[in-house]
Amino acid sequence: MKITVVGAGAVGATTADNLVRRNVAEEIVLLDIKEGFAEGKAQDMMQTAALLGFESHIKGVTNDYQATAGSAVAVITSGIPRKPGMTREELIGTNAGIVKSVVENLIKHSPDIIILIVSNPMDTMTYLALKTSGLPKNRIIGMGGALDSARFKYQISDKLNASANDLNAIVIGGHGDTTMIPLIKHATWNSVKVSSFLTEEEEGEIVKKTMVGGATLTALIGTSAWYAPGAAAAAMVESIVKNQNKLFTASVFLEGEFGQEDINIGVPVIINNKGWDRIVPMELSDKEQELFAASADAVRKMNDVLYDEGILKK
Ligand SMILES: NC(=O)c1ccc[n+]([C@@H]2O[C@H](COP(=O)([O-])OP(=O)(O)OC[C@H]3O[C@@H](n4cnc5c(N)ncnc54)[C@H](O)[C@@H]3O)[C@@H](O)[C@H]2O)c1
Ligand SMILES: O=C(O)C[C@H](O)C(=O)O
Repeated sequence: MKITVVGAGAVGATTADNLVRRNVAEEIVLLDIKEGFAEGKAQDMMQTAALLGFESHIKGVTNDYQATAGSAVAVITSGIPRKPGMTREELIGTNAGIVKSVVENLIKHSPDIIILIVSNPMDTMTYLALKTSGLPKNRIIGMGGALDSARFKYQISDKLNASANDLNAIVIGGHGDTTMIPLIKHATWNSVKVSSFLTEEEEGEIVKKTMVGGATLTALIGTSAWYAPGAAAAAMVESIVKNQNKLFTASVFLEGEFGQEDINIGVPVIINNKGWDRIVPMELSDKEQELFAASADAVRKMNDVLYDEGILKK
């Protein structure tokens, strides 16, 4: 099986590294537009095979889509990241053109492909990929909620001095500083509600820190994060390739579910070899439903930019 990762920058290379180390597929193609960049990163990774003991093969190419032919899955990470003080939404002008052309090139060579979108603003880029490709909705998935949920677990584990692996906690809604919704009242520590160990104020702090998780790292590093994003993308690819039926929150196309339609936004889904197989319904409180509707409004406003700029036609 072949997997393609487009963009050999921080997130793309980390995704590929996680995939290759875990032998998720026999062949990984890493593609970048910058001459020699993906080739160099792939060679560097291949030189860890003798140290780490993996058998997968990774090949780097410069904008050669022929090399991606027959890919079962592609991860799109190409595009610019934000700088400190920016929002993800500000990246739309540059990244929309990149994502659109990458999607077109991928499906030309791999018509049966499942595409995982990472480039920001991710929900809008996922919507763009779906509308541009004409692929069935289940084969276009946005990665954001998996990362945000891992950050949410990190914040809870930090506060409770608990293992993140013992926690069950998800973030739904848009992948934005103000649009994501960490569902603190649903979070459990091995089935015990985390609320029973936290004050309302502590819960609020955890939620806030989770929502600005990406911005916090961007301020510290000077560009956006890549270790957890790469690990999240690789975990989702693994669930597709190995048909694991794992539950992730992911940005998928809604047609009435959670009260929304004609939008890609984060909800709990099962990921397997069909892509996202089905949405997992959840009972939300009135407040959570209000937050979800407001989040969808904000994501829809970004999607409207695609129409206003003529990138998508009604
Ligand atoms: N969804 C998420 O949770 C999440 C998490 C982290 C980063 N991101 C986003 O992922 C994107 C990549 O971040 P990064 O830190 O890896 O950036 P980066 O600058 O390190 O890497 C981006 C790479 O894309 C390449 N590229 C640009 N145009 C291309 C094209 N047309 N075809 C192929 N490659 C092309 C660049 O040459 C570069 O190597 C950003 O938009 C960032 O905001 C999203
Ligand atoms: O914060 C960013 O801009 C990158 C990414 O969306 C993240 O959450 O790490």
